[in-house]
Amino acid sequence: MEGLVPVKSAGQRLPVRVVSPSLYRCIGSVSIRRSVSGFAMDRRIDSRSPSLFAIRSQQTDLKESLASSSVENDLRIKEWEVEMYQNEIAISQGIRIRRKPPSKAPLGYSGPFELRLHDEQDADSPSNILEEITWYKDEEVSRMKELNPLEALKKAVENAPPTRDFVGALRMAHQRTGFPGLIAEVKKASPSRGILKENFDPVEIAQAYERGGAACLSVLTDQKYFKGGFENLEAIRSAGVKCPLLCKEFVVDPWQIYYARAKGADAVLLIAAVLTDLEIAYLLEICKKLGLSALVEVHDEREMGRVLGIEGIELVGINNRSLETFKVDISNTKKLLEGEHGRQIREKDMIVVGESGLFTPDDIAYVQTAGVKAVLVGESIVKQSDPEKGIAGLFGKNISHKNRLT
Ligand SMILES: O=P(O)(O)OC[C@@H](O)[C@@H](O)c1c[nH]c2ccccc12
Repeated sequence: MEGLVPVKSAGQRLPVRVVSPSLYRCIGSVSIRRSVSGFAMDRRIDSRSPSLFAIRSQQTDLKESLASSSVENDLRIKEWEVEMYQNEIAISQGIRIRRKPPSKAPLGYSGPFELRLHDEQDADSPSNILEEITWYKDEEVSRMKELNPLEALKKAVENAPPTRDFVGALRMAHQRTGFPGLIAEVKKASPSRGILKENFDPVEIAQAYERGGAACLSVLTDQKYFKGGFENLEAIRSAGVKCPLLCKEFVVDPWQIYYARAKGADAVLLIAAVLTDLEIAYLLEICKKLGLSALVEVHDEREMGRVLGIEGIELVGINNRSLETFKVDISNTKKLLEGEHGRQIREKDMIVVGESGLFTPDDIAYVQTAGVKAVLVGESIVKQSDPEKGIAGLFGKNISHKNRLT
């Protein structure tokens, strides 16, 4: 596959070899100073000490600053071009979510992207909630990185206890109960449904889910839109909950995977509506290296087709809710599992997770017949005053470990 090579560390020379369908071909090299679509690891600030400058003559200063401003501008142009090429690749894969608010071409830029720019109306406001969250994440991650540099996280990850087998737990629960394995979501609120539970105690809910027979738990860590937090993930893990934990985040940067692992996650979510094929492949490699499972989420046939073309995916989630329009339709799971896609999934023995909008035993039976071996459920069980009983209500049967199911 040809495309943009994800950057492993800031300050390095980044080989750029991009072939986009609109015939732009660029082979060159760019020195990356700041995050490019989140895939450069950190931001570096010029480390020259101001006192060094003070002892230089004014004349030298002036010359230098003129030279460096043109170098800076060249750099900005290169960075901008890289962003544009990345956008081109995303568009060619049918990705509508723009990863950052589009920036204007830097001063002095003349090149193939200029015409396109003039078309853009309202370019700097997000076109839907997923795009808004994605733009916000980019800023949030930059701030969080400054507080928790990757090098420190890597050390924390080295000393972390081993991850639990997320996929194995789902397969076992499916065998044990005859129902799809349950990923029960610890979810306080969402942009589409507002507050789901007022007196929200994440540890209590997690423990009730485990008693009720959940195979795995999903913990929302986004604060701004879902009122979640990494502290919930940590608290649930340290309370001794045994179910493997999915960190439910909007991942736009490899740093977030290290962070999730350091906070006790066993799996992370990767959303195909936001990430290019190459980014998914790269993030999967990182997950593998850290012993994490990845749940790769799709919402339409195009995304399903893309994901089936990427090596090494074990878990695919079909979201019945569009993150762009909030529309929920559980027949989406059935639609995406029909025909050639369904055949490939069975052939590869992938686990499909039916996600969102599941409320009744009939809903569970419907997605199970469609071919899922796992389900991801939040609202219908978190809202119950007793989430343990909520699980029995959802399946129409007590699926807890204590209960003999056969
Ligand atoms: O509360 P519900 O309708 O049962 O949905 C749970 C889960 O599928 C949903 O929260 C979800 C699925 N994919 C996401 C991606 C981001 C945030 C949230 C989600």
